[in-house]
Amino acid sequence: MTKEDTVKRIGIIGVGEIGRAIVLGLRHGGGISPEVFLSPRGARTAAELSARYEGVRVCADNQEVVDRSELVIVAVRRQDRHDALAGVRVAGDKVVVNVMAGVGNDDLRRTLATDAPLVRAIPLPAIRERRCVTVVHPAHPEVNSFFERLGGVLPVADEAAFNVFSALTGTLTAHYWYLATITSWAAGQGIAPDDADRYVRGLFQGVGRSLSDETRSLRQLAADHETPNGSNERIRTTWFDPANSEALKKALDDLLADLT
Ligand SMILES: NC(=O)C1=CN([C@@H]2O[C@H](COP(=O)(O)OP(=O)(O)OC[C@H]3O[C@@H](n4cnc5c(N)ncnc54)[C@H](OP(=O)(O)O)[C@@H]3O)[C@@H](O)[C@H]2O)C=CC1
Repeated sequence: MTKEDTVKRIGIIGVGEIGRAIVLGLRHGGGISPEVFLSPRGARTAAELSARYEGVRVCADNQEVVDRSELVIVAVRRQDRHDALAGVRVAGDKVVVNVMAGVGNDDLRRTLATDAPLVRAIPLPAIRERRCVTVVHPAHPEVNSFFERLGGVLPVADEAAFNVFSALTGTLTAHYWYLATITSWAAGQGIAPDDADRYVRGLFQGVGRSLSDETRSLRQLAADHETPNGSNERIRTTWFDPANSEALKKALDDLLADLT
């Protein structure tokens, strides 16, 4: 990273879940951090962040956020983008980071009518602890180094590839739901719900830790946890059978088609 690639003033339009996570990530661990300019909405989170951190300010309107920043992150919901951005002028020397799922850069350029570089990005909530690898497109030196310091950056070649990663992020809550389902199954067998909950969390925290071992492929990790003809193999092959795998891939295909 060169000194020139380090932005000193960041703007965030839309201070909700992900906007907040980005600010926490920027301030995580102390050290030198850019100034942050927040949109007046969501007011409660913006007020909380500006009270908590030096150098984080709430602006009067979205135009002021853009005017004060070198790099502007658009983090409103897709359906709010026109309200948030119509009439906002973005000079060509700014960089705009678009984190809205399902909103392509062509769409955003029509709304903003600007020549400024537009970069799509998929930050995840773990960015608040700088533990998120953020997919971006197209690669841009300032945006790359911004996300690099927040846990890592993965630039991809085109929007088609970007959308595949975006579809992958749509599988997260199904994973939690899977855990909730097996927990309630155990409770249905007469186990105290708190005990079932505690046990399932412990079981899958171990899975989370083993994922950080990148020397073993995902299939290898599965094989290493499985005894031939044992219980894990049984559930994998009877429940996660080819029809179930196909149903999952079909759901992802459909999601990808909608994102494209
Ligand atoms: N949550 C996540 O993990 C991720 C979300 N994203 C994307 O980020 C975007 C935001 O998601 P998320 O943070 O979950 O949503 P939230 O609803 O938590 O936050 C959206 C924020 O946008 C604000 N907002 C609405 N209208 C305007 C406006 N006109 N001007 C400025 N701000 C406005 C809302 O303010 P108010 O409270 O006042 O209504 C709210 O604070 C989405 O497009 C989503 O696809 C991307 C990656 C991950």
